[in-house]
Amino acid sequence: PSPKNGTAPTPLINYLDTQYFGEISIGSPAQMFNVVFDTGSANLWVPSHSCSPLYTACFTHNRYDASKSLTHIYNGTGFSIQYASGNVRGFLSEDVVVVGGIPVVQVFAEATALPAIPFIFAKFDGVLGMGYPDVAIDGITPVFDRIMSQHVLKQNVFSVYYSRDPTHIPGGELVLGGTDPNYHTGSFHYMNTKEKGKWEVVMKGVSVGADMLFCMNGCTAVIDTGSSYITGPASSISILMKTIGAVELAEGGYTVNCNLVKLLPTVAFHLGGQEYSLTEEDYILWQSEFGEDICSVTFKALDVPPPTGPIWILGANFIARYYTEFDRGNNRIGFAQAI
Ligand SMILES: CC(C)(C)OC(=O)N[C@@H]1CNC[C@H](C(=O)N(Cc2cccc(Cl)c2Cl)C2CC2)C1
Repeated sequence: PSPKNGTAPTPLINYLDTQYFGEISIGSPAQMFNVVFDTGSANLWVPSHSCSPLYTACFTHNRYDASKSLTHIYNGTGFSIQYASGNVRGFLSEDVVVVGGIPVVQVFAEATALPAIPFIFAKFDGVLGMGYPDVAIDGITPVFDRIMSQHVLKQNVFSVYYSRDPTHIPGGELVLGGTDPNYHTGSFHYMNTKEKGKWEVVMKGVSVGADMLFCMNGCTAVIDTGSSYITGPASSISILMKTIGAVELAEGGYTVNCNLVKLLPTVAFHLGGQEYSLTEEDYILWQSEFGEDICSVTFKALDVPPPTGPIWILGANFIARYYTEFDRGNNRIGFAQAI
C-alpha cells in the first residue's frame, strides 16, 4: 500500500519528555513493538523470544518470536551493539517490518542479551536506527534506505516532532517522506551534514545569555533523536553549570534552586547561520517529588575522544523546541519552530 500523498506518519508516545517511541510491526501475523526512531544509530533490534530468562529487561518488553511468523527468514549471524551503558547482543533475522504502513523485508537483530541498566528503564522495546548506512553495524541496509528504494515517498526525507507537554496527544510524530505543517511554524533553515553518513553538522558556537562561551572555533553537533538530553564536553558543561549556579548531585546530574529558574539565561546553539536558543523552560526538568520540587538541568557532560569529538549532542529537549527535517536526498538537516 503506497502511503497517502507520498508521506507516511507514525504517532509517537512521549514518556516523561525523555523517551519518544512509536509502533512498528514485524512478521506475519504482525507482532507489535514500540521502538525509538534513533538518528544516532542505523540498526533495528528488538528483544528476542529466545532471550535468556536471566535478562529481566527482556521479560518486561515485547519479544519477537520467529517460530510464529510465516514470513521469517533465518539468518543467525551474531550481532552486538556497544552502547555507552552496556552492550546488546543477539543474532540476525529477516522478516517483513511495517513502519508507518510501509512494508519492507528487513534484516534486524533479535536481542538475546539485554543489560538491565539502562533497558529496565526503557518504556520502548527496541531501537529503529534512522542513521545513514555508514553507521550500520554488519553493513545491514537500514530500514529507511529500504523504504527509499521502493520509491513510494514524495521526498527522501523524514521529520520529527517531539511534544514538550506530556498531556499532549500524540506525544510526537515521525513523518516519512515529508513534514507535518500542524507541528511547525515559520520557515525551515537548512544546513548540510558535516560529513556524508552522519546526522551531524558544524556548530559555530554556544552562547549563554549574551556571551559566546563554548565551541568558539567551531565544533560538531550531532542531532540525535534517540538521546533524551543535550550533552557537551565535560569542561564546557562544568563551566555552564557554574555560570547558571547549578550544583552537581551525587549521581552526576545537576540541579538548580527552583525559585531561581526564571532568572536563568538563554543558551543558544549557533548552527547554519541561525541561533537556536533554549530558555530555562526548555532545559530545566521541573519535578515535584514527595511534595518538594526538584529542578534538574537537562545538559549532561559527555566527552567523546577525537577524531569524532569534541561533540555536542542535541537530543530530545532540543528537537522538542525545533521541529527537525532529516533530508537524505540533499544530505542536509532543516529546523523550524516547533508548535
Ligand atoms: C556506535 C553506536 C552503537 C551506533 O551508537 C549508538 O547506537 N548510539 C545511540 C545514539 N542515540 C541514543 C542511543 C541511546 O542512548 N539509547 C539508550 C537510551 C536512550 C534514552 C533513554 C533510554 Cl531509557 C535509553 Cl536505554 C538507545 C535507545 C536509543 C545510543
